[in-house]
Amino acid sequence: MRRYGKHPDEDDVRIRPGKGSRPRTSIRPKHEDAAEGMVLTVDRGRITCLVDDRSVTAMKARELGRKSVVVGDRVGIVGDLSGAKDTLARIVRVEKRSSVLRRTADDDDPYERVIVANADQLAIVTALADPEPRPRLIDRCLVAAFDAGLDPLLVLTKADLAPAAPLLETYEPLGVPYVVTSRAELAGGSAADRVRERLAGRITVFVGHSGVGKTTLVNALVPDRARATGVVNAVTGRGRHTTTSALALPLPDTPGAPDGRRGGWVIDTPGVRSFGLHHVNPSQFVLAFPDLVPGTERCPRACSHDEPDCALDQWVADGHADPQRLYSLRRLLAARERREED
Ligand SMILES: Nc1nc2c(ncn2[C@@H]2O[C@H](COP(=O)(O)OP(=O)(O)OP(=O)(O)O)[C@@H](O)[C@H]2O)c(=O)[nH]1
Ligand SMILES: [Zn+2]
Repeated sequence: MRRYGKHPDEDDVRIRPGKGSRPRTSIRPKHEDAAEGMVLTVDRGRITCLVDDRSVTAMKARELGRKSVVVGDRVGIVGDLSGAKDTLARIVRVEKRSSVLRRTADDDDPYERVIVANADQLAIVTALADPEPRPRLIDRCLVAAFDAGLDPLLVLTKADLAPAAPLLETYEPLGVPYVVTSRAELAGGSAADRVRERLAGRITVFVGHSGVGKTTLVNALVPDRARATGVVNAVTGRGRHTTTSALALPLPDTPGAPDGRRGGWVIDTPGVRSFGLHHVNPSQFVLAFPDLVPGTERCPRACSHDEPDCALDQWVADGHADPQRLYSLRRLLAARERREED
C-alpha cells in the first residue's frame, strides 16, 4: 500500500548520515485532500483562515517546520473545518506567494519578517495635516511597494485641513495614483466610494502612521468591520483585535461591477509603519523606472545608480528622460539607507 500521494518516487527513503539508521522519507505527504484557505490573521501561532465562507482557526502542522504562515497566504488546511468554537485545524501547505511585503526590523525583533503575502497594492495613508505629512516615510513605503511588485496608491486624508497640491507635486514625476479625502466626504460616503474604486478586485495593504485617519477610512470602507473582526475574535477568544498582526477584511461587492472587479480585500496593518528595506537591491530597483533602464547600459557593473560613475546623469543630461525621474529614483534609493523614523 502506498502511503503518500500517487507519485512512484514518493516511497523512496533516504538514510541520513549521523542520525542512526532511522530511514526518513525524502518527500513529505502531499495532503491532496486538503481544503483551500486564505489566512486572515495570525495571533501568536493561532491562524485564522477563511475556508469557503467560514472562519477556521488553525495551527501550523509540524511538517511545515520553520516556514512562516502570514496574512494573505493561500494554504492547504486539514482537520476540523467546521469553524465551530474550540476546534483547531492544521495548515499543511503554503502555496507559492505571488508577492511578499516585509516589515522593518525593530528593537523588539531584529529580523525583517514577511507580514503579508499575495497582496497586489499598497495604500499609503498620509494626512495632509495633523500630523504633518512625512515624505521620507512615504518614500520608504514606495520603495517597499516597488520592490515587492505592489502598485502603490497614495491616500491623502484630512484635505479639509490643508491642500494636497504641494505634496502631489513631489510625487507627480513618479506617476503614483492618488485619492484625496476629507472629513465631509468621509461623512457623505463619497470618499469611501472613490477609494473603493481603486480597491475593487484587488488585495490592498493599508499602511499609515498613527493618527493619519487609517482606522476611520478602513471603517468607512468595510462597514461590517466590527462584525468581521468579531468573527476573528470569537475564534481567538479576545475582546478586541489587539495584536500587531495584519488583518484581512473583505470588501463588500461594488454594485454593478464586472466580474474580477468585485469585492477585494483590505489588509489593515496595526502597528506597522514602515518596511524593512535592507534586502532591496539597488541595481534591480531601477526596474521600477522603465524609462531610465536603457540609460543604465553604460553604468559600471552592479552600479547602485547613486554613485559618481553612474551613467544615468549623462543620459538624462542628453535629454533621454525627465531629470525629475532620476531625482525621484535617487531619492528613493536614499530612503533605503535611512532609519524608519527619519
Ligand atoms: N479633520 C479631519 N480629521 C480626520 C479625518 N479623518 C480622520 N480624522 C480624525 O483623525 C484622528 C485619527 O484618526 P484615526 O482613524 O483614529 O487614525 P489612525 O491612523 O487609525 O490612527 P491610530 O488609531 O493611532 O492608528 C481622529 O480624531 C479622526 O476623527 C479627516 O478627513 N479630516
Ligand atoms: Zn548607474
